[in-house]
Amino acid sequence: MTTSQPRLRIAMQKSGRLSDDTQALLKRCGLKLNVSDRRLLAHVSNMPIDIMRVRSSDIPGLVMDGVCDLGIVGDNTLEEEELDRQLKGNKSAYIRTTALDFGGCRFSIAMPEEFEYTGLDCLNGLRFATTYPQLLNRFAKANGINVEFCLLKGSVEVAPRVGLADGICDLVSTGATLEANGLKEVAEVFHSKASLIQRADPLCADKQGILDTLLPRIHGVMKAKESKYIMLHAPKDKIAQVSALMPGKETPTILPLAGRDDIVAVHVVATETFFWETMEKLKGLGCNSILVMPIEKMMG
Ligand SMILES: Nc1ncnc2c1ncn2[C@@H]1O[C@H](COP(=O)(O)OP(=O)(O)OP(=O)(O)O)[C@@H](O)[C@H]1O
Ligand SMILES: O=P(O)(O)OC[C@H]1O[C@H](OP(=O)(O)OP(=O)(O)O)[C@H](O)[C@@H]1O
Ligand SMILES: [Mg+2]
Repeated sequence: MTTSQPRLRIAMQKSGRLSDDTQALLKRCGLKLNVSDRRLLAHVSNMPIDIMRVRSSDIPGLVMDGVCDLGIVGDNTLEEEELDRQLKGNKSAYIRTTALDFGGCRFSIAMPEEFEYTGLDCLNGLRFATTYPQLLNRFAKANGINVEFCLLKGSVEVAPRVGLADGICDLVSTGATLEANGLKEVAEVFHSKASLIQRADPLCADKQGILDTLLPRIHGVMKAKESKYIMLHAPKDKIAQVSALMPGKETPTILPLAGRDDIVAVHVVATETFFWETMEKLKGLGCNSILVMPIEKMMG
């Protein structure tokens, strides 16, 4: 009898704000995924990994309970579940393995536009509609104010207008939803991003091996996203000035150009933003054919 190799189980949001970015990240890590709307446990065909597609609010619990080995979830959802479990005396341990570069938003208190906000004290005793009462409660306690809650899982911004609450505490990114509902942001409670989390108890050797392959790929994808490959032709006698203008700490590669003694090719991987102003300065030094290219993958 043969025993099959254990498969690493990763929980991701089925549909919503994090699902496209999560799926794109996994695909860029080389995972061949067959995701269709109805398939809730998707098999990765080229690695021993299964992707469990669930509501994002279920992900922290699935990882904390050890049902899934890894999960990709917003820090707001994660900390809300952790605080809630701690309050109830339930298991709440996990490892935050990697802070990811998507899902950025803030969890903020917002009041009707006409409300005269003079500081946190003026919110004392008011009632707030929110999806994340524990996060708001922690913030209120830390700031010495008492607030009441009204729990809404979505469309939180409607609450003040229909008399459900005095204000709201919800996720904001562009601020368009607040504006469309006559609300203004008055205080940031929590800054959130997506994180890769891992169950707290050690993985078996096989699963740890899969994770050891996956993690450098995730870091490589993130690093590649923020890096650019820069190529240009520079006058040979200006190499020192050109090199000094290059963003990042990498030493440029200098290559000869066939049949030219006066010009060289300069190549560099830039991990910092390469501004138009820098390109203009390089042009001023006599450089030309300046190319800035995206990088797909990076390692080492
Ligand atoms: N406007 C936004 N901009 C950026 N990130 C956001 C925004 N709204 C939510 N997020 C992040 O995406 C996560 C998922 O939000 P989304 O609205 O898709 O799902 P949900 O309704 O909160 O949860 P569920 O998947 O359980 O139904 C949030 O927990 C937060 O971390
Ligand atoms: O600042 P903005 O860019 O306008 O984004 C903020 C909105 O996005 C989220 O809701 P979502 O659109 O995910 O709907 P939901 O309430 O159904 O989850 C959040 O709960 C806000 O309502
Ligand atoms: Mg939402």
